[in-house]
Amino acid sequence: MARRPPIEIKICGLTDPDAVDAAVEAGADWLGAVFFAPSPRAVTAEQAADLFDGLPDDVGTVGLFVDPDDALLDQVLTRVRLDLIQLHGQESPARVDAIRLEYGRPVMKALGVATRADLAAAQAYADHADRLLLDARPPPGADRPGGHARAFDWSILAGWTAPLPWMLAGGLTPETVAAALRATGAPAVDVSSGVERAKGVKDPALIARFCAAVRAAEADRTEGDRA
Ligand SMILES: O=C(O)c1ccccc1N[C@@H]1O[C@H](COP(=O)(O)O)[C@@H](O)[C@H]1O
Repeated sequence: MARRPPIEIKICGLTDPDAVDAAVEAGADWLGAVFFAPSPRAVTAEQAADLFDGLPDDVGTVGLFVDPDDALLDQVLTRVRLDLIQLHGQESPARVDAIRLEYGRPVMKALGVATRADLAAAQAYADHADRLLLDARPPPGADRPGGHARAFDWSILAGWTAPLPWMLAGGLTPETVAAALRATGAPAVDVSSGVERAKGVKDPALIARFCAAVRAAEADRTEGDRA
């Protein structure tokens, strides 16, 4: 088997410089900021610009939006270095196309999944988005579509062929991420709640543990591929 690329790690919902430093130090590939006011992790464009200022070039930055209008995208994208736009709402394939065209950034479309039937939605974005993110569906009545520390049943991904590069999200923690990677073969993982000491408050030690757990799982995967 050809050697698989390193597993990409995204730490999302960053709000403070210590957590940003911890994520960079621990080898995260992507750092995410949430531009959705109801989130306990929401930041302003100015706060995100400060957080992401001076990051190494090989660390990518992600802006998470939920059904954003152009005014919000304009406001953020003119101020903040963003390498990837994450759309976590009900954005249609046509809206994804429009955002890609208008802002010239790759787009990662998040899909809420609970059953295998939900994976069919991925195909609809195959020619429109650059990446997909699979997340658990939010609990009924939730005020936001993600960031609830909820995992979905990873076994629904058995035999699934992703139409685009994708990330696994939803309730991952330093304790569960290795099992999630074994169960899904995900090429990338995204975490928010699982590296927090309180809702919206990142914990540098948990960020370090999460990244170390991914790298250990990656080493096991490489060993398994060789055997
Ligand atoms: O983090 C939020 O508050 C949030 C708000 C709106 C949409 C998505 C949000 N978070 C994203 O949800 C997934 C899973 O998060 P968790 O690890 O289960 O907390 C991840 O992409 C978050 O960035």
